Order: sequence, then C-alpha cells, then structure tokens
Amino acid sequence: MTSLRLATVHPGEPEIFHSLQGEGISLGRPSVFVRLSGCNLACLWCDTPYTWYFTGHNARHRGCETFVRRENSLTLDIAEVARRIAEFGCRHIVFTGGEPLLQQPALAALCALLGPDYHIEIESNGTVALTAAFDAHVDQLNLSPKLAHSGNAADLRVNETSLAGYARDPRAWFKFVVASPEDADEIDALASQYAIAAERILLMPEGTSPAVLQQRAHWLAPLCLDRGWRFTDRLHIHLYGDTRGT
Ligand SMILES: Nc1nc2[nH]cc(C(=O)O)c2c(=O)[nH]1
Ligand code: SF4
Ligand SMILES: [Mg+2]
Repeated sequence: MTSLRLATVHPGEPEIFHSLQGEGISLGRPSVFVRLSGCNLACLWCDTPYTWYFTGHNARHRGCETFVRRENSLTLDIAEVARRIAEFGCRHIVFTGGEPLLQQPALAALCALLGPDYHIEIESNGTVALTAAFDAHVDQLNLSPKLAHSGNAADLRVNETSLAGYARDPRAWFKFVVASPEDADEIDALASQYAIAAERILLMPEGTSPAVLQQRAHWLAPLCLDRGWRFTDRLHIHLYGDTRGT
C-alpha cells in the first residue's frame, strides 16, 4: 500500500481542491491541486507554513507560531487520492506543498494509477531532482528557487546539480518570488550562471493580501518590462484571499 503525506484544509480533511491556477505560466487554468506535507526549506515568509512548520521545528517564521502535525497533515493511500482527484472531472493536476518532490515514489505510483490522460504540473523549490520513475509523468515544472530574503542558507536553497538539470529541461519555468527591486540582481546572477533564458523567467510579488500584491506590482511590472522577464500575479489571493483549499 503506497500513501502520500498530505496537508489538511482542516483536521482530518486532505487539501485536494479544484481551483484556477493562480500563479505562473498556466495562470487561470482550471486544475486539481494536491498539497503535500513536508518541506526541506524554511522560508521566513512561506505562505503555507502549516505544511512544515510543526511543533519542535527550530526555524523562524515571520508572523506565526508552529502548527500541530497531526491536525495539519495526514497520510492517505494513493488509491483514495486518485479517487478524489477523479471526482473533479478535471484533467489538469498541480502537485504542490511544501515540497512535493520529497515524495516522488508515491507520486509516480499515483500517476501510474491515474493513467496517461492527465496533465501533471509541479510546484517545487527546485532543490530536488526528478527521479526517473516520476520524470516520465511530469508535463510541466514551476520552479521557485529561493533568494537570500527567504532566510535559507545559500547551500540549502540552491542545489547546483538539480538547478543545472532543470535549466536544460524544456518543461521547466522559473518563478521567482520577489520582495524588493534589489532581488533582480540575484535573479540576474542565477540566470547567467545556469543559462536560463529571460523568456522562461517569471517574477511574482511576495504577498498574501491583494493590497501588498498591488503595491509591489507598481515597481515589479516596469522591472519585468525592462529585463524581458514575465510578470505573474497571484490570482487566487485576489479571488479568495489567503485561505486553504483555494
Ligand atoms: N489557486 C491556486 N493556485 C496556486 N498556484 C500555486 C499554488 C501553491 O500554493 O503552490 C496555488 C494555490 O494554492 N492556489
Ligand atoms: S520552499 Fe515553498 S513550501 Fe518550503 S518553506 Fe519555502 S515557500 Fe514554504
Ligand atoms: Mg503557494
């Protein structure tokens, strides 16, 4: 029996939901989201700390206390995950987290169970390379390599081997979360080090309220125009606010 560790919308209920993709190159596309629990990083401004910031975690997180693990995560057999996905009647899946690529054997087994008719999109921090078994199922990678302002040590947030591999992968898009105009220099450096074309780079304002997103868009939009990078908003925040299961 293979199972996935999932986040919850409330205790006992896995975070599997139907929504419009709110970020990135597929923005606006109806998708089934499956949120996995657990992350190998600890971003200060993480918008889903309930996937990893559990009691006893020694990282800091801006603005929140730790979460009780058994209330905020659960284990679900992949057959049940597949059944819940199928109920939505939507062929686009987004695996997110946390860091979903920490559970690739179970994700590969789930995709095999679902069959070939699904478009599989991944939201990942880019520090974990694809396994051969899961690679075969993946159609699109939305990678968000973390910058210095995330608070993670440089050697943790950038895995040179996996990032170099993704830079060569035509399925990969690079969605950087930015908090200030100065972040552009770090993105420039990564883009030139890994030879990532501007065309595949998107910048997204950090923020979990429409007001903050709008305020940051004022300097981010011209910055994107200037550098030839794409801009992405966070549609779900405008539509639903910062709420689980949306
Ligand atoms: N609607 C919607 N779009 C999203 N795109 C990426 C998300 C994420 O949390 O990774 C997300 C999310 O949580 N909701
Ligand atoms: S990598 Fe993503 S899920 Fe993990 S702590 Fe950072 S923002 Fe949160
Ligand atoms: Mg998110």
